[in-house]
Amino acid sequence: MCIFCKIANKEIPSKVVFEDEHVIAFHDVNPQAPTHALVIPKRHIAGIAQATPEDEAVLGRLLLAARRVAELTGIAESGFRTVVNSGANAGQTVFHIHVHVMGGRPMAWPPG
Ligand SMILES: CCNC(=O)OC[C@H]1O[C@@H](n2cnc3c(=O)[nH]c(N)nc32)[C@H](O)[C@@H]1O
Repeated sequence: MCIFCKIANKEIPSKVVFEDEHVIAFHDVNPQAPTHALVIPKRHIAGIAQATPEDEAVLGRLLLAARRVAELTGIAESGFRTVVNSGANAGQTVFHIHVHVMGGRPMAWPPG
């Protein structure tokens, strides 16, 4: 089973920020900003490149959960970066779709 599926069903521990029936958000184990959390659907979707019209609702839930994570972690006002990496060139290393929610410092643009 994929590592994020294990986190979603609490088989391995994580620092949960927010959870509901469909999504779970938890702090990244290797934070790249003062706040760095991940929002994932509980149902396994490998990435945007594998998403289908049936995933439409949960994809929307991910971004609304990102807003909630930003508010809960205190970065909504100052600003936050939401990133979804798709495939090898993007640096995706866990093939269970996840939205990075990062903030607490100014973010550079363009991303590297
Ligand atoms: C370029 C990033 N591309 C990507 O695919 O991000 C995957 C993200 O998931 C993070 N991560 C991996 N394993 C775990 C884990 O067991 N627990 C937690 N809490 N985070 C994890 C990793 O640090 C990375 O930021």
